Amino acid sequence: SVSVAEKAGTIVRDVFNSGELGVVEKGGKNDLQTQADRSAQECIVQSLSRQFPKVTIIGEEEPTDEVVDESHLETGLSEEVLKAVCPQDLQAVKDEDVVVWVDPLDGTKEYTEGFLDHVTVLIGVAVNGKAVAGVINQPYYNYKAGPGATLGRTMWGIVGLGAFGVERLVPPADKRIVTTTRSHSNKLVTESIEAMQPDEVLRVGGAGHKVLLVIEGKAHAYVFATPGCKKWDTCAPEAILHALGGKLTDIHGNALQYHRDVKHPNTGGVLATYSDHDWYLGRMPESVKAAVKP
Ligand SMILES: Nc1ncnc2c1ncn2[C@@H]1O[C@H](COP(=O)(O)O)[C@@H](OP(=O)(O)O)[C@H]1O
Ligand SMILES: [Mg+2]
Ligand SMILES: [Mg+2]
Ligand SMILES: [Mg+2]
Repeated sequence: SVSVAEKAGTIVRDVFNSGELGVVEKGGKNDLQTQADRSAQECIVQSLSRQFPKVTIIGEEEPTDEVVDESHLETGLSEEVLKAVCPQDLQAVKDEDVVVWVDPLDGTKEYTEGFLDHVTVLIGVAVNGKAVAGVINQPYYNYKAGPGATLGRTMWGIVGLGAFGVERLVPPADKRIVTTTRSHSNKLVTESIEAMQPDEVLRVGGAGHKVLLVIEGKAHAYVFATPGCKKWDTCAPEAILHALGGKLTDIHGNALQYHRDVKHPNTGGVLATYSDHDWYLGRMPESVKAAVKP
């Protein structure tokens, strides 16, 4: 999944450079799909399913009936990952017990508007309904740093092993910074954010991007108290956050489930923090909790 996510990230950049985004409205102007979503999904689902035919793979986008572009496939394996030792409790897992949740492009709305660093490719691995491993590729990491900088990065982690390609940084202690959606806000989102009495609110795109802000200390919490986010948005980021000691739950404090037959929406919303998780849960207004049921 690490090498596959990297390949998908190059596809995301290639489509943007081609200038032909091929935007389709799936469910209104805020629920878009581009050629990059379609091609990156093809890359990930085809590459993984050919190598691991017994694994269940669930992607955000509907499969198209187009002929598979073989140049989109990745069969290489990451040396860095192969060197790691799988945690004891995952060594006996069978292919049939694995569910992979794929978000080929998280932050599509922002991608079409040029907020390129909000975009990530997410591949989450679940076993027995739990997010146990994740890969995040951020294709436009460093794109504002000038032509000399290396563009893009890949982060991965396994619960019980740790995370690589990303480092936990501590946020400022003298203020509270909360991050939430930029393009899918509503009254519940606004009310819950206000209840957290933030000094600063970062309204940015992408679930993967927002969890990265929490991991890297740019925000104390990611608060999204409404349905809308799906399992493929949270599986990979949750696994990496958990591998680093953070916490991602719904807004009631329940763990998210990732079984193959689970309903796709995270109907109970999303709360991700590094510390003081219970404090955020406690400040969640009763009216919001009543409206956002798991
Ligand atoms: N009301 C809604 N309808 C459809 N998708 C939503 C949604 N609210 C959130 N999402 C999805 O959740 C992800 C994170 O949302 P946001 O960037 O607003 O925080 C995005 O994933 P995609 O970009 O992969 O579709 C977005 O589409
Ligand atoms: Mg989408
Ligand atoms: Mg998404
Ligand atoms: Mg997506």
